[in-house]
Amino acid sequence: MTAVPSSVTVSPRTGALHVTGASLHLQGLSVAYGAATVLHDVTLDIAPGERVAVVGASGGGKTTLLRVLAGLTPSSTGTVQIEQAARDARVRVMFQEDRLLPWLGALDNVTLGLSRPERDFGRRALEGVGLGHRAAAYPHELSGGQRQRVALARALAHRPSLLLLDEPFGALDALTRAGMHDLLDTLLDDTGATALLVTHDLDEALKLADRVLLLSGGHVTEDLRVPTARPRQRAALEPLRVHLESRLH
Ligand SMILES: Nc1ncnc2c1ncn2[C@@H]1O[C@H](COP(=O)(O)OP(=O)(O)OP(=O)(O)O)[C@@H](O)[C@H]1O
Repeated sequence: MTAVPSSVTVSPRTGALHVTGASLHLQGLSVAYGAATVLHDVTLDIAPGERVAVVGASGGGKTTLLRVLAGLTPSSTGTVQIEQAARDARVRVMFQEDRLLPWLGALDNVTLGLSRPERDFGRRALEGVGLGHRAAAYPHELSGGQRQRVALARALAHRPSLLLLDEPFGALDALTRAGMHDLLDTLLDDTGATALLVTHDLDEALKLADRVLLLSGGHVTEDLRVPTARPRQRAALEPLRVHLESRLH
């Protein structure tokens, strides 16, 4: 197990999930579906533990980028290097749909695929998302927000060094989504995972990320650092939001 650096303050519940985040190096990455090139010559470095949001108009290539990093879509040209500190480090993906198995309870969904010694990480992750008391509940007995919390716990229970999130809160109402932002903010701090978040929500990107990439027509047209410390107040982010908004339209 990766040791927890002494400088990191972690919650006793989720501290055991701490990992060294992966670093990513993309060089001249292009992806084509048949004759259509949807990512053009993307070159990008992401540091361990960094949180990067990817925003942009529909069809800009955001999900394609995420799928290449997840190993679900092959690149056409260029290289993708994911450097991980531990040999058994993992990449996990969380989608907009919870993708829970309806015939399994919350904890069984979270621990599915974990080895016996790793099961405890599942319990801690479920506690970390505030659902330790609903371990036996089936997905249909949980609200949409609770199901997404179980899906987040399932991703974190694998102690990923890289967490890929594809519009994970897109189907939730605004209030539930705001709660999920606070939760994810805390859990990413606790776990140290490098995170890439695809989102349509600029406020979400600016609240959670260290960097915001704007992907337009398959090109990275902005790579903005978010200078304010987290947790962030919406007002402080307004100039960045206005800037990104103007680049989106
Ligand atoms: N499997 C596929 N086969 C062919 N074309 C695809 C495939 N997946 C995506 N595309 C096309 O690639 C382009 C980029 O799609 P992608 O899903 O990466 O964009 P996106 O920025 O995530 O869009 P959205 O915000 O709408 O989810 C789109 O034109 C889409 O139609």
